[in-house]
Amino acid sequence: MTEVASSVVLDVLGGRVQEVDQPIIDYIVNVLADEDFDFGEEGEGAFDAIGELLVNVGCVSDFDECGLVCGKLNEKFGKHGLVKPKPTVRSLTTPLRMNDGMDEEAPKKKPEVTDGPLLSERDRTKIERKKRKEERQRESQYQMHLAEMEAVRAGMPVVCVNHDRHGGPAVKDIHMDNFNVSVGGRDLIVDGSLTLSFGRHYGLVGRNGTGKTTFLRHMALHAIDGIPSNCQILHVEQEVEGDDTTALQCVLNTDIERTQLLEEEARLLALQRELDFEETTEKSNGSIDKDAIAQRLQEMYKRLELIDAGSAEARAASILAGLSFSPEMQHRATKAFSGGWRMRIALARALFIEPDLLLLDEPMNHLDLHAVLWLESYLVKWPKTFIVVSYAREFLNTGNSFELFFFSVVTDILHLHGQKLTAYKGNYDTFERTREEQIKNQVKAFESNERSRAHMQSFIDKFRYNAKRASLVQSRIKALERMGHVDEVVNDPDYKFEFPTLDDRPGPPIISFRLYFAANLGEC
Ligand SMILES: Nc1ncnc2c1ncn2[C@@H]1O[C@H](COP(=O)(O)OP(=O)(O)OP(=O)(O)O)[C@@H](O)[C@H]1O
Repeated sequence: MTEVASSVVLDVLGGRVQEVDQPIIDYIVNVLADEDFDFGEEGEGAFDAIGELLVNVGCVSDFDECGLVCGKLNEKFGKHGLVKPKPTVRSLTTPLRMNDGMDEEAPKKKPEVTDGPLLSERDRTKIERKKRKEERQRESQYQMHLAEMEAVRAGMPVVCVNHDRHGGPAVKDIHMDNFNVSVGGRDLIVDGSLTLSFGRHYGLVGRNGTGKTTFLRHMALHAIDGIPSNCQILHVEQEVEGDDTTALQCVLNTDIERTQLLEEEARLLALQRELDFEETTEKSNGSIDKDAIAQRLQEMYKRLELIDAGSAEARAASILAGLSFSPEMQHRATKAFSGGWRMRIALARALFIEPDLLLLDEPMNHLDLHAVLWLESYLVKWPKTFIVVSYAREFLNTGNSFELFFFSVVTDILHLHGQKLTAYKGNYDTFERTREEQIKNQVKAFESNERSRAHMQSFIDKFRYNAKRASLVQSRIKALERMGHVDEVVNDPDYKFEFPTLDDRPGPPIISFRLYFAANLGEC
């Protein structure tokens, strides 16, 4: 029946219907096709019900034309047997009092307590105290959450250089389905689904406090279903501990196999020297097999060659140099560095390890301009998957040097918004354009829905107590229920602007690279 009604409506309204939003057309069809709808003798029922709407949305040029169109709709609906025969009108035996049952006073809404000038000083102090208590509770729940996470982390295997992955990655794509992330009872991601494709570089964006860091932590702890247990995930979050180890050695120590082989080699060589000395002094200890030592050394040299141990030091030094460590600094003990520099060492270790999935949380916060540019060019060529949280749009758009002109640091954007995680292909500019388009469409749909709802509601309000229009009002109420709501667009700016202190950052202060980015964008 609705299909026939729809074709009649489209036929009668003609070409102008193309300009009208679909929900409005659906509404018109539903009203007219409703089994209780009363067209009246010559279509005046239709005129009352949808006349104003037809004029407002431009289906007809004025109310005169509207009358004709409604007459035609009545005629055509009749021809197709869509108009129900009218029931005979019966008079009520007794008069109906419209205010029956309405004598009781409607329950009064409790006035809300607000921060307005009506509050007494005592009330305001009470509210402030309550707020502070809630904040303290939130903070302690958060600290408990962090402690739980730390305990899980302590029980996990250390992420280190894995030479068995040289034949290709053990883990390719990562599929995470129907997962939730919460902190201290607060939901940050609800029913999330995400596939991380191997080799793609993701930029994670979202307003402050939406849960980006917490999401990265959950992934690093394998606390999300779908992450393979053999997937090495490294979240660069904490600075390295300061001790006597040099910065360079601290990076090299992440290659545990190499370190152990070198230590064993040193031990065996010392033993060999000792045996040679005993031989010359005729104090030979026959129980130690010199041949076995030589054979073990041979095996070890083969393995060291295979894992490219010879180039490890140069690779580690080059990463440290990229992050602005001079040769002298590379040989300085980690305990001699400030927190910011030890954070760079943690970053250098992560880059050296090359885990299956690298998670970087605002890495630029700890870097000077030289290091930022170096990191960009390094990440462009990163062979595996990474996710980086960053508020610097330049970083999420392109590499800066000429050779990298055509490549982006990130290939995809993950947007955390309203407890949902959405993936967009392309860099930040592409994401922004797509999102703008989506928002525009959503605003349009919202406004159109609101217009239609308001129109229906005003009709219902106007004729609610009009016995003659009871069936029309009923059909309008049903249509309103069927129509549903389109979510209002919430303005959600993704940027925060930080003015960092110049504490322990070396080289040009960070403020200069912000200006550099601004100059690049022409936003000065
Ligand atoms: N120090 C804290 N005390 C209490 N709650 C916190 C604290 N830090 C974070 N939270 C809670 O965890 C939620 C998620 O924080 P998270 O750091 O993961 O968000 P984010 O998107 O990474 O924020 P930002 O961009 O500011 O780093 C916050 O909205 C807040 O409710």
